[in-house]
This record gives sequence, structure tokens and C-alpha cells, in this order.
Amino acid sequence: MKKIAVLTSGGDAPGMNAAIRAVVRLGIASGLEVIGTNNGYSGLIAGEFRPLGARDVSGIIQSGGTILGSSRSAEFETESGRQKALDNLVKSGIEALVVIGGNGSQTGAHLLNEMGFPVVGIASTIDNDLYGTDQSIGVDTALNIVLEAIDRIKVTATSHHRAHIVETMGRSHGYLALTAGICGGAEFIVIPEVEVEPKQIAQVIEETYARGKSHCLIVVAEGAYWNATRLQEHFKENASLGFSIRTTILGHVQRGGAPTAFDRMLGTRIGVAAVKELVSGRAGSLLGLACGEIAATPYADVVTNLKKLDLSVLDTAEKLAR
Ligand SMILES: Nc1ncnc2c1ncn2[C@@H]1O[C@H](COP(=O)(O)OP(=O)(O)O)[C@@H](O)[C@H]1O
Ligand SMILES: O=P(O)(O)OC[C@H]1O[C@](O)(COP(=O)(O)O)[C@@H](O)[C@@H]1O
Ligand SMILES: [Mg+2]
Repeated sequence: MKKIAVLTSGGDAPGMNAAIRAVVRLGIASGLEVIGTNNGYSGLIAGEFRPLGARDVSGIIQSGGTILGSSRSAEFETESGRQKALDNLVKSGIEALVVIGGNGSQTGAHLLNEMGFPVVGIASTIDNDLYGTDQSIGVDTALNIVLEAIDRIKVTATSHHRAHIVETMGRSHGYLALTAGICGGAEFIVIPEVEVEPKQIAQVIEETYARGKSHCLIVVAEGAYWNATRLQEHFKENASLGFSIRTTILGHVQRGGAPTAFDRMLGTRIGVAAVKELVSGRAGSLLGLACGEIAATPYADVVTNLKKLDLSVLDTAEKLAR
């Protein structure tokens, strides 16, 4: 193998740049030419390739985002779109592809690999919803950003004896909300995996005040039915509840941070493993973290399994916040 390409796809995640740097530098050290694809699968379909040298990845390990750009490409979800991408790779003499991205991106990567083109994946999404890795690149940084916000919100909530709803990202997975809720001492956590009714939340708030607390923090995942917007509307229309409530939706601020040491290390380790996988002639798998080690999981397993969330901690979290 002489020439490989790398791309970043889906929502950007802090630590993607560390992974790009590792792929480029270890690729070059292994005698490979490394090509960067701009803007994820959109760039692959448009044939937007550029050679990446060691200097092109200087000074990026400490930066959030991705120097390659990212996208969500509806065209790549079609067979004709993937065929265009494959034709561009072959035409450019590229022999293998590294896909840095989340569950959607890795599903696309699997389909490309099934078309006979060697692909390896690097687990990267702040949602931590990707099967085949204990933790994806970007999760640790996003969590720390959420926690900084929660700690600050708690200060003002306490001063004003308020209940405060904080919404985290998490399209359909509650990992960020659950973990941030535990670490931030939330009195109640709302995640897509567990159904709740607003009256349960109202009851928790009332009980929290009755126990002598001067704030009540509710952390909700954006993907839950009762997200911050719905809860805010619901409580506004039921103002007779007798408590004052405020809402903060954290949004994209969670994704744009400088990567923590953990995410720089994770990006570096998985990037190195991806190059080693290709150099050894293997492909068709996702590289991620399993019990502290970097491990490869076949794409066939990655795309047919859902990442599980440990729901037992939800109950414990609420007990610990009493
Ligand atoms: N089922 C699929 N088949 C082919 N490509 C897909 C599929 N799902 C997602 N993709 C591609 O991966 C891109 C990124 O996926 P998305 O779910 O938005 O982000 P992430 O990879 O971060 O989860 C999509 O825009 C699309 O191009
Ligand atoms: O940046 P966008 O396109 O608005 O997408 C927002 C979504 O991306 C995420 O931040 C990350 O999701 P993915 O890793 O699946 O791309 C979700 O938490 C959120 O729902
Ligand atoms: Mg995803």
C-alpha cells in the first residue's frame, strides 16, 4: 500500500485533529502518501483531495474542530453517491480510506468497504453512541464543557433558590446528560432511553425544596421527548406550581472546545492504530477503546449493534443527589 486518504464526517468532535495528525505523521513514517479529503463524504463525492505533509498538521493537536472540514451528506446515503466517491478514490490512486466520525459516518464507511474498497474507522462523536468503543473522541472534552456550565448555573440557581433545567446534546443517546448529571450533582436527569412525565419532575423539585436545598438542577438530553423547550413550555403554562424555573440550552458550545489531554491522547492512539491496521493489510473495522486498550471491531458488528447505556446509574444518581 502506497497511498491512503483520511476524512472527518458528521458532527465535529474535539480530538479529531489529534487523530488526523497521527494518521498523517505515522502514515508518512510508514512510507505512505497521505491525502486529506475536504468536508467529509461531500468532498469525497466532489473529489476534493489534497496531499497532507508533516507540516500541514503542525500546531493542530490543541485545536477543537477539524482542519479538514466536515459535512452531513445526503448524497452519500445513496448508492450512486457512494459509487461517485469510490470512482474518485480509485481515479486518484488512493488505496485505502480512514473515516473519522460517529455512528452515521461509520455506517457509510461500512457500505463503502462492502463495495470492495478498504476502509478503517476512528470512533469520533460527542454523543458516545457508537458501538465498538467504550468512549469516542470528543466525549471527554464535551463533558467537561457541560460540567463547567452546570457548576456556574448551580451558583446562580442557589442564590435565587431556583430550579434550573440544563439541556445537553445527545441526538438519541443519553450518555452526555447522564454523565454530566451525575458529575454535576443533578437532582433529576432526563434521557431519551427512559420515559418521564413532567409531573415527576415537578414532584422532585418540590421534594428538593422540602429537604432544605436551595436549588434544583434538572439535566435533560436534547433527544428526550421532554427536552428543555417542551419542559419550559409545560411549566410556563402550569405556573401555579409555586417554584421559579429557568432554562439553559447549551447547544454547540459543547462541541467547539479545545480537546482535553484525554481526547488528544485518544485521537493520537486511535490514529496510530488505524495506520497500523492498514499497513498490516487489514480493513473493514472500527478502531476504538475497549477496557483501556485500542481494539478493532468488525464493521458488521458495529452497524448491527446499538451502544448500551448503563441505566442502573440513573437511579443511583438520584439517590446521591438527595
Ligand atoms: N445509513 C447510511 N448509509 C450511508 N451513509 C450514511 C448513513 N448514515 C449516515 N451516513 C453518512 O454519514 C454522514 C454523517 O452521519 P451523521 O449521522 O450525520 O454523523 P455521525 O457520523 O457523527 O453520527 C451522513 O451525512 C451520511 O453522509
Ligand atoms: O451540528 P448539527 O448538524 O446541528 O447537529 C447537531 C447534532 O450533532 C451532535 O452534536 C453530534 O452528533 P453526531 O456525532 O451524530 O454528528 C448531536 O449531539 C446533535 O444532535
Ligand atoms: Mg451520530
